[in-house]
Amino acid sequence: MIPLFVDFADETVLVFGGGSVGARKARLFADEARVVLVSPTFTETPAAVDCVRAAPNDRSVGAWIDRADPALVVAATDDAALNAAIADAAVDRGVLYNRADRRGGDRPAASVTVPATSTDGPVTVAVGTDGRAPALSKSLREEIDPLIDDAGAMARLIDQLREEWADWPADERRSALRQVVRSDRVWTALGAEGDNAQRRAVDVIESGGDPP
Ligand SMILES: C[C@@]1(CC(=O)O)c2cc3[nH]c(cc4nc(cc5[nH]c(cc(n2)[C@H]1CCC(=O)O)[C@@](C)(CC(=O)O)[C@@H]5CCC(=O)O)C(CC(=O)O)=C4CCC(=O)O)c(CCC(=O)O)c3CC(=O)O
Ligand SMILES: NC(=O)C1=CN([C@@H]2O[C@H](COP(=O)(O)OP(=O)(O)OC[C@H]3O[C@@H](n4cnc5c(N)ncnc54)[C@H](O)[C@@H]3O)[C@@H](O)[C@H]2O)C=CC1
Repeated sequence: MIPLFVDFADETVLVFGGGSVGARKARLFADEARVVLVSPTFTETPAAVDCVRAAPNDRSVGAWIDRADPALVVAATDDAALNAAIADAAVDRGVLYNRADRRGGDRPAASVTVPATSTDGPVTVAVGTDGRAPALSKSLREEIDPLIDDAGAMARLIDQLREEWADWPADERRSALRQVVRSDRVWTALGAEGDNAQRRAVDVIESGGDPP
């Protein structure tokens, strides 16, 4: 399994199945994509999700995909035969799909799994187990959540410094950026209100790194 990051901004994700699993996936993708959730019943109707009450069958799912023109189709109904037909229709159209009712093992590249995801600003950590132990993915994700507090602010700081130091010799810039991401003083400044992390980063570099 090779994780890749996909930008779904301005794309559509089409989810079949309005139970708790379909709703969870719909909420996740609605953070950036337009999401259409199709189901005869809904356990919840998440905000920012276009919920359509309908019960497509294996012969009509293709037409739903054609109409929505999605970048990803999620099959999360409680009907395994229908989920299989949704997957086939997605493959026929060259569209990625996610089947919520399948475990790990061999799968075509068009079949993707949804990892447990921890985010802080632009920083994303994804955990997967090749579909073998999703409860483990979830509990590792819960442990990672607090570990990446302030990582989003660090990513934004590094982004600024890369620009500011763009005309430095590449090896000096690389080494300075490495020192900044490893500096306890900079991490502390990021977490402290009123402290200036950028000033702190420059101090760290000018003084040759954190004290040992
Ligand atoms: C293959 C995959 C396909 C996919 O959905 O993409 C899949 C498949 C299945 N999950 C099942 C069960 C559970 N799934 C969870 C939780 C999550 N499942 C997620 C992903 C994935 N689940 C993909 C693999 C990811 C990986 O590689 O690890 C997470 C990470 C992401 C998300 O869904 O958002 C999300 C945590 C989100 C978070 O909190 O961060 C829990 C825990 C709980 O509910 O507390 C349970 C109950 C415990 C158990 O049963 O193990 C079942 C059996 C269903 C049944 O019994 O009918 C199947 C089907 C099967 O295995 O046959
Ligand atoms: N990937 C994961 O994390 C997990 C996956 N699962 C699997 O995912 C499936 C769904 O789980 P839950 O949401 O808990 O089930 P659920 O039974 O609560 O929801 C199923 C939904 O599918 C809808 N549905 C039925 N026929 C449909 C049709 N023709 N078109 C569109 N929607 C239709 C139902 O109205 C219902 O809203 C289960 O079959 C289970 O195998 C279950 C738990 C976790």
